[in-house]
Order: sequence, then structure tokens, then C-alpha cells
Amino acid sequence: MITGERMGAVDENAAALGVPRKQLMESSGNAVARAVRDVAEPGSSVAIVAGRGNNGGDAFVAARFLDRHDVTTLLLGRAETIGTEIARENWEALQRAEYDTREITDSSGFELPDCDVVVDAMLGTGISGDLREPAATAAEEINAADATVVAVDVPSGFDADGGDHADNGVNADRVVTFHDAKLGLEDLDAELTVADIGIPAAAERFVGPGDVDLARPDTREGRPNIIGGGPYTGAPALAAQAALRASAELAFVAAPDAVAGEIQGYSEDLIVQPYEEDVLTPDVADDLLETAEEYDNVVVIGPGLGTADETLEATRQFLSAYTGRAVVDADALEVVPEIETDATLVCTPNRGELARMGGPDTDDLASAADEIEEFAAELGHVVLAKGANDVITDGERTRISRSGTVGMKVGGTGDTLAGIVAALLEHAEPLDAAAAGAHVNGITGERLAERNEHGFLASDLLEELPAVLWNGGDGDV
Ligand SMILES: NC(=O)C1=CN([C@@H]2O[C@H](COP(=O)(O)OP(=O)(O)OC[C@H]3O[C@@H](n4cnc5c(N)ncnc54)[C@H](O)[C@@H]3O)[C@@H](O)[C@H]2O)[C@H](O)CC1
Ligand SMILES: [K+]
Repeated sequence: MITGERMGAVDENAAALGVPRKQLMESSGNAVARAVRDVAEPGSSVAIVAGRGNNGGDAFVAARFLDRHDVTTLLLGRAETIGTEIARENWEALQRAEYDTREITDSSGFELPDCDVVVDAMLGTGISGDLREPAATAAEEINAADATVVAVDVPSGFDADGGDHADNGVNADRVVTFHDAKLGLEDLDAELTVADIGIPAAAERFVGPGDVDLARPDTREGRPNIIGGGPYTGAPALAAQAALRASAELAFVAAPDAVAGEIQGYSEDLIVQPYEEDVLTPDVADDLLETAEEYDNVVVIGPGLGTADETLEATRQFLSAYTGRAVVDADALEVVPEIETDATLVCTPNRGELARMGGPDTDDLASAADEIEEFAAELGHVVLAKGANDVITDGERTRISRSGTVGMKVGGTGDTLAGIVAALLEHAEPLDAAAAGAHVNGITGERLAERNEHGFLASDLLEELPAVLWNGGDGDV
């Protein structure tokens, strides 16, 4: 089961792996033609009703695989308004090859020819809102026609992110969807075919640029609060600055007043809020909990907190009572297996912390991915286990991030990671935020290593990471 927007991420990952969308479109179109041949003898008449996006593009490909049928392709719009390169190229191929095609430039001009089969290729996962004209009129005529309706990917009007279908949508007899069933398709009264279109499993297993695009906000938003500092002051400062570089609007740091000035000294961009204790105490935790619940922002707890008994007790108390979203890192991690909480946690252990939490004790996290998935299922939270390859899992789905480089072993890269995940967690699903965060942190390190393989610092990541986040972490370092 997959949503339309996640399908877009998988497509993008496939392209980054070397399987471009045009190749996928060729396979999609072929799968549609197979379904048409299933329901219509050679010589039958087929009317393709195509939109101006890749859904239409799939059907332009299908037309080429139906040479033994009598095919007419109707484009809803003028050819020059076709929205994507690969759809346009496939339309132009039909023109040069003198296929029977028509451009419908206004909805009153739409007349569905008498036919045995209609291919509904108006709208796929790119739909937004209920069917607009001319698709709405076309859908009405398709629904009224005495023909078998084969829908491309989803029946036009179906929302592949929400799983519901527009009232004025197409009622298909058969749906040929690609790669994975779209959420809600099975509830429709149509025969469903899930066609493989050559997307490698790696496009879902390994984190790629599509995941970064999925988790990235459109504009700056979110105000994460880093609860850190005590014995150490660099960690919370790195995490907070990374959050700002990874799209947060503001970054707060709650720290003991003895070190607050030092943390503020690292960067005027941080809003450091001192509390009058030497370490994080249960009383302070209560105040921070009140603030966190009131502002509903993401919390990062752990960077530089230290392991004083009082601090661990305060962390246990905070996380048990907290009901929001938090990234739990470093010294705070050890309390997570001990508590029950309604909070949504993303835990970011390195291999030692993972073992101490009760997870597998291994250097090669990727080969222990299944055990880490089981551990996350028991823990009830997302685990981002950091290693040469990061394993990111919510106990059901598991992703591997292969990004990173040996230079990332320098101290502080876990703090920047925590900050990036926090910024993305403000609006993305926890697993998506964790996967994208791991990937962006790693690709950023790869870019630094290009210039300076072993000598870069965690603080060097800060300036480099926005370019990685905003160009989709494309890995083309
Ligand atoms: N891996 C895969 O699954 C692949 C899927 N493919 C096909 O690509 C479409 C998605 O294509 P996209 O270009 O993103 O969008 P659509 O073609 O679905 O629609 C965009 C098109 O429709 C117009 N539009 C949007 N909303 C409405 C509306 N409410 N009413 C009318 N018109 C609307 C918009 O203006 C655009 O012109 C996917 O479904 C698959 O079929 C690829 O082939 C590759 C692999
Ligand atoms: K469709």
C-alpha cells in the first residue's frame, strides 16, 4: 500500500539509481495495453482519453502497444500544454507515427467516440481537488458509455493520498496501477491489477533524493527546543544551529544558566533560555514540559545533558509525561526503554547506545536491520541507528541510508543530525523525517569530504547542509 506522494519519492529514487521516469512510463504504458488486450479482441475499438500529465503519458505509450486494435487518442487540451517532457515526447511520437489523435481544446467539443474500451488516462496521482473541466464532462461521458473502462494508475478523480474518490470521478471496470496498490484502491468496485514497472526494490529500501523532497518543507517553519547542555555545551549549540539550517524558523536551547552564556556565545542565531540549576532537574523538567505542551514544537532532548542521576530522572519524568514529538539523542536515550509514553519519539542511537538500549550489539547495522526493526517495534518508537550505513525503522518499515563518509566520525555529527531531524519532524512523518535527516547529514559530509576527506568538523556541516536539503539530497556530490 502506498500513497501518491510517496510514489513520487520512489520514482525520484529510481531515477537517482539510474532508472529514469521515461523508462517507467514505457513499462506503465505496456501494462495498460496488456489490460486492454485482456478485455478486447484485436480489431476492437479503443478510445484513449488523456490528460496533460504523466497519466496521459502512460496512455500515449499504451497506444503504441495496441496496433492490432482501432485506437483513437483524445488529448484534453492543446498539445503545447502537455505538462511534462516525457509525456510530450510520447505524444510527439504518436504524431510522427500518424496515430489517430485529437486535441480537445474546449469541453463542449468533447465527444466520446463509440468504442468497446475506454482508457481513462486523464488524471493519476497528480490530481488536486475534485475533477475540473474538461475532465469532469469527459468523466460523465465515460461513465455513461457502453464500454469497458480501463483506468490508468487510478480512476480519474481518485485521491491517491487520501484514498477517497471524487463524486464526479470515473467509475472504472478495471484499474491498472503501478508498482504498489495506492491507498484505498482496493475499496473501489473495480478489478485491480498492480503492475511492476521496473522500479528496483532499492528505490524504497535505500533512502534517496525522493525522501528528502518528501520530508522537506516548502518554507521555513517550526521552532524546535533543544533541551541540552550541562557538562557539555557544543552539542546543544550544534543541534540548534543544524535545526535552523534545516528549515526551522527559530531554535531554542534550554540549558543550565551556568553554561547558557557559553552556548549563546557560539551563535547569535540561537535563543538560549537559561534555567537556574547546574543540571537538568525534575523541577526544571516540569517547567519545560509545560512550555513544550503549550507551544507544541518539536523537542530535542539529550545533546550534552550528561548522565547525572538527577538529569536521568528529569529526562525520564519529561519523556513519560510528554505527548508531543521529540528527538531523543545521546545521554537521554537510556531512559526510553524504561518508560511508557504517548510521545512520538525518534531515537538516534549510535551503535554503542543502541546496544545499551537493548538493541543488537553489532558494528554492521545494515546487516542487523531486521533485528533493529524488531527492537523498534518493541520500543514503540522510530529508531535511527547511526553507523557506516544508518538503519531507520518504525518497527514496520525499514530504510537504509548509505550516505556518509569516514570523516563523519568526527564528534558532533550526531548533534547536527538530531537538529536536522528535529527541523523536519516539525511537519513530516517521523520515519520520513528520520530517513531524510540521516540522508541529508550524510550527503553533506560527502560534499565536505570532496574538499577535505578527513579534516572537516561537525560545525562545517552547518553551512553546507542547506544546499543538500534544498536540492533534494541528490547525492551527486
Ligand atoms: N512510478 C509510477 O507510479 C509512475 C507513474 N507515472 C504516471 O504519472 C502519473 C502522475 O503524473 P502527474 O504528471 O504527476 O499528474 P497527473 O497526470 O496525474 O495529473 C496532472 C494533470 O492533471 C491536471 N489536474 C490536476 N488536478 C486536476 C483536477 N482536479 N481536475 C482537472 N485537471 C487536474 C494538472 O493540471 C495536470 O495537467 C501517475 O498517476 C502515473 O499514471 C509515470 O508514468 C511514471 C511512473
Ligand atoms: K486515470
